[in-house]
Amino acid sequence: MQYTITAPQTINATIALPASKSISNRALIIHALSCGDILPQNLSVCDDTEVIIDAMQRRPYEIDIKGAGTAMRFLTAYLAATPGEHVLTGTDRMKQRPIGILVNALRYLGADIEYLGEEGYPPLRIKGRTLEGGYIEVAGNISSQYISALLMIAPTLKNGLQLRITDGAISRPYIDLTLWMMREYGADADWSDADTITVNAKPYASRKYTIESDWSAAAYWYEMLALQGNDESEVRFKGLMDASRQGDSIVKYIFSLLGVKTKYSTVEGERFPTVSIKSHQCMLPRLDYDFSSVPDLAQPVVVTCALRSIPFRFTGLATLRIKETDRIEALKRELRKLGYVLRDENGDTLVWDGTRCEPTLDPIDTYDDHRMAMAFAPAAIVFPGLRINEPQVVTKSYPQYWEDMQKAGFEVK
Ligand SMILES: O=C(O)C1=C[C@@H](OP(=O)(O)O)[C@@H](O)[C@H](O)C1
Ligand SMILES: C=C(OP(=O)(O)O)C(=O)O
Repeated sequence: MQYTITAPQTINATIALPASKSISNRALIIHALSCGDILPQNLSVCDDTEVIIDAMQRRPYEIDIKGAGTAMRFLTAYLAATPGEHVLTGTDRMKQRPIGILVNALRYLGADIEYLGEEGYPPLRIKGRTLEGGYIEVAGNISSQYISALLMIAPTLKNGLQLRITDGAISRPYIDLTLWMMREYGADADWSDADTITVNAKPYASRKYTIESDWSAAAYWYEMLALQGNDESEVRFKGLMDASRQGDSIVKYIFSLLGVKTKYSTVEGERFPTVSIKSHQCMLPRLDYDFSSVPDLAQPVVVTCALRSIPFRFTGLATLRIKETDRIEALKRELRKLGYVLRDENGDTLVWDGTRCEPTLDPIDTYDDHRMAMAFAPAAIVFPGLRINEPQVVTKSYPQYWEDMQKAGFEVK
């Protein structure tokens, strides 16, 4: 499948963003551990959440989580600490995404987990049993999802958990999001020093929980306004919070440097404010930024900067190589089609110094990566008639993305 995209002169729309998949997936795991009967409300309908809902409802022997990293990591810990035997598997790409750090940590706590393919990678056979808990050290430089997975089961362990993070903690706001949600469900869990988290053995309390919209999904709308730069354009969102616990809510600061301002207006009696974003003329002449806390924002910011001719040096990108695809290679390859020559350094840095080449305008490949499709679609503002291959990949986190673009006046066919 391929879409051809043409942008409107002005964008003026109210967008119902999808619910956050990170919050949905945590809520589902914690809800299951709390043995509650009130399912979290406003769950995301994206692929990555549906695989967890399906696994929890049907409990098949073989659970296929497809391409969902959070589902793979969160369910590994959940199944290891819950009675029953399961095989946990996913897409071919998932079988290349490492899980050894989490499996080693769980085995250290007494879990029975076996690799069915390559050592250190899915698929896994997991025989659930009661785990003791205690003190554990876990490397935090590959994926924060291992730590979130261990933390979420921690209140149910006999001795709770004291978890020390070694080698630095990337994606740290996701760890804080996990701790915050655990506390929302009654857990006693917090940082006890700069790199140690203590979780006491105290059962979760069942409660009603409503999922906030997804700040990561808002990033593509910021990108559209930054690329368009038209003062008349405005996008409004509902369901986002100002003081959100989602690390990606920092998108509003990053894009304030790239010509998009954010305004909140509270409506009496409504739980969430309306968030409005508008273009303004003020842009930085160049941007240096460390993405190690917010890796999912890298693609929309990289595409925006290149297309607005803002040279950049972005660090903290090492983990982009082990996500849905090698995002560093994918960004370099696809931006070259549009005439921008990026280089990577030290495995974790992406640099654009303004070097250009002749654009081929070949269709953009998406590499089974929702964020490649969503980050390149706004490029149609600069390159009318841009073609995107396999656009259906957006269902991983934002199934309504193309319909929302149409609603905002883009022609998508
Ligand atoms: O915990 C989460 O919900 C997530 C953590 C991040 O992964 P890493 O910790 O692997 O960087 C992020 O990229 C992913 O989209 C969602
Ligand atoms: C990296 C992502 O997801 P996951 O690791 O959960 O597959 C993402 O959504 O960008």
